[in-house]
Amino acid sequence: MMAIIPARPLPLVSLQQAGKCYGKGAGKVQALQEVTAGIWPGEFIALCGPSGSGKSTLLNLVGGIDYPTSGEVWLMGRNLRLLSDRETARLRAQSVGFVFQFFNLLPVLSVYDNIYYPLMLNGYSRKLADEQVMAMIERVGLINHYRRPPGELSGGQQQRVAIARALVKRPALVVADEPTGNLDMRTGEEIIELLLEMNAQSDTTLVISTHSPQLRASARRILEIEDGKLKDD
Ligand SMILES: Nc1ncnc2c1ncn2[C@@H]1O[C@H](COP(=O)(O)OP(=O)(O)OP(=O)(O)O)[C@@H](O)[C@H]1O
Repeated sequence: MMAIIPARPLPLVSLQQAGKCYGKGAGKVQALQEVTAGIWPGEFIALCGPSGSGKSTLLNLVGGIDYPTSGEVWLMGRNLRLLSDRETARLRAQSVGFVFQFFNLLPVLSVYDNIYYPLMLNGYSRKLADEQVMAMIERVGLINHYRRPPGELSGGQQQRVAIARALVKRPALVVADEPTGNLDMRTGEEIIELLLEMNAQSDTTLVISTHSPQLRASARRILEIEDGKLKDD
């Protein structure tokens, strides 16, 4: 009798000898060298390494914000090299949420509208999106603040808005670049708790670059990077 081997799910992201070089001639920087790795549904990955080792560069490739200068990146089963900028932007809008160290919120919009924004880009009317936006606001603990502009909130609260914005469209993948880097230790710990909770409660895969020992300790998988090379997985 033939054994039935359960199919392994496809990776959300597959990097195949992906490299990234900035600049030309004497100013050339090889920020990433032949990185091969897969990121699978449901994972919580900490990307660790010293300053300048290539963490942000790698995250930008993983999230489809940037392209490799050598090798291939496949996002949601699509080879980014074969997609137009517009197609990549659409794929990103549907499938990837981003969280940044300095929050990158839109200061002229309210907390509510910052969180609604990615749904708007995906064609949702305010009416259709309202329940989803309000549920997210509640989950990140900002129910008393959603009418305010983000500039009036503390750093930790602003990062909660950014996490809600990244997760509201229920993306397959969330990429976070040092999400606790601009927060004090206690607030950073709360944000890590929130990210862990979000990962546990949904199928969202999280890839987080960090210098935080707590985040490193909480991750189920650690990618170590040094001088643009993946050292350990
Ligand atoms: N846009 C750019 N143009 C030129 N060089 C760049 C650019 N972005 C990054 N680099 C260089 O690429 C290398 C890797 O940078 P990267 O920002 O990916 O490191 P990192 O590990 O995220 O650092 P940090 O922990 O300090 O944020 C560094 O040498 C950096 O100077």
